[in-house]
Amino acid sequence: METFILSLDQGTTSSRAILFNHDGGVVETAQKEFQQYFPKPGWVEHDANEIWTSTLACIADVLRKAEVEANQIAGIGITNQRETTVIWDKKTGRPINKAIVWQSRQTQQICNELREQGLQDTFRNKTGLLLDPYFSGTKVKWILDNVDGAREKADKGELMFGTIDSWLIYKLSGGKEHITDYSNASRTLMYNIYDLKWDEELLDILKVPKDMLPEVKPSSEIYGHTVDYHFFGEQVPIAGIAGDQQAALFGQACFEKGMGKNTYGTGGFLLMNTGEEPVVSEHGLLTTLAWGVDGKVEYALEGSIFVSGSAILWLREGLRMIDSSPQSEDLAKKVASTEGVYVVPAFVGLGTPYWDSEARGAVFGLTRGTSKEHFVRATLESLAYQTKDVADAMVEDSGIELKKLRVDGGAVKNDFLMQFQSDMLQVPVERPKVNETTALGAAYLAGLAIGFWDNKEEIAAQWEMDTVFETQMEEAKSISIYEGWQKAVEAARVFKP
Ligand SMILES: Nc1ncnc2c1ncn2[C@@H]1O[C@H](COP(=O)(O)OP(=O)(O)O)[C@@H](O)[C@H]1O
Ligand SMILES: O=P(O)(O)OC[C@H](O)CO
Repeated sequence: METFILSLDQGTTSSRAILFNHDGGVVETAQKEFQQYFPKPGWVEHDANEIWTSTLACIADVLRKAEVEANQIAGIGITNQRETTVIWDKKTGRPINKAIVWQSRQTQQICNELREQGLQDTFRNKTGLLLDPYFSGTKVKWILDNVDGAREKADKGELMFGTIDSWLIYKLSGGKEHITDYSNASRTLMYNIYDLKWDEELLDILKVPKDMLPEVKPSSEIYGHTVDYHFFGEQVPIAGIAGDQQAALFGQACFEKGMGKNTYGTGGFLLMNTGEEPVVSEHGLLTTLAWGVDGKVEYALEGSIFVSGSAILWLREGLRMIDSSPQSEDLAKKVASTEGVYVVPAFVGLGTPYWDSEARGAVFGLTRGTSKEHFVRATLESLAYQTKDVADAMVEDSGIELKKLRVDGGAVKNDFLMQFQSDMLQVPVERPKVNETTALGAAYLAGLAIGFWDNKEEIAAQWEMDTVFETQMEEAKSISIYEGWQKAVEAARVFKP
């Protein structure tokens, strides 16, 4: 009987279930989009129950489409949108509020207050992160402070906090497991990435009771099993967990110090493996835990871009300029340039290297001759400029020269974007055969724990190239186009609504 690894990839806009075979190939996928809630400007929320039910539906769908029985699943890997915060009632297992999504700015005020108290360095020195609404800690505080009765319940030990991995495992295990892994814990602003512990001082500042936090585990081990009524009668080992960006780093087989990848999903995330040594950034990069595997933890440097593929979604859903995301490529290719138009998609502020949570989106360089094609092209180009901002910071901080960039995520199907990216960075951009690298990373983590794959060397040998985009633009031209972007960002940041 052939067996498979099931990877559950719970992203910002959709839940996915993907079956992988022993060659690391995708056997079948299932995907369900779910509702995004924008209750106030800058706020983004999800319904945690819908995240769970859409995940369950994907499991059923992928098994049915692949004609695979539940007992052919050797293990499950979980990977997830990180930082997004769920708090649920211990007794009922019901969330007490909407999940606050990583993109949400609703804890801006809390961050400002903590900064005014001079606590930026306290958080940064222990967590490798910044006092920005992006991370979970202030989201937990917000829910405890703002949801009726939440604080009292938390103090009585009646609530549980989790990022999406914890929430899904809690549900899949029938409420038995309350766990997370190093990579997810390192995004909460409450976890000390040097001591590998929930940090008492930070918990105290945020007034978060420690007993509502999940137990932090390595990223690859058998944590528990699915409860049979949620998995067609089978108790399948849940054996891998990683936040989606770290999972993609693993799925791209970036196992050696200095290897990195960039993902173009809802947001954009460039991560570089820095090995067992954490590197502290001077250019707004985050120091984060990559994973805990083989009895040791490894660190990564990360540049986070809040709006990447979601700018294309905005063209489709918000502006209705395009009918589908791939159409953006056709339109962009119809014009030779944007003729000086720049779109700065700072819809929820700017992440690395600016960390300006009050900045908002802007468009520059419009003329009477500006067409939809120019506008769409400028939006696509913004994904590449933001990546260059981050890549330059990474080179400065790590001292490692960028020789090429491995890419993945929804928007890498766009050949125009990939070519423009290579032109901006002036290095080759490598797109792998398996674009589902996030899911693959979680599958590898689970597979290693149960002996489906023997070691990282076996995994690294499975990485295969689809296309290399070699630089075509002259360096001088690339520099001058990029300088226009830098001016546009500067100008956008001046305007504070
Ligand atoms: N051909 C394309 N060109 C540009 N962007 C695309 C294309 N296809 C998908 N996208 C964008 O990729 C994003 C989805 O990527 P995905 O990796 O699935 O995201 P997530 O995991 O964050 O939900 C969407 O925002 C979508 O607009
Ligand atoms: O849903 P994605 O793929 O855009 O990833 C979201 C990140 O994990 C946020 O930190």
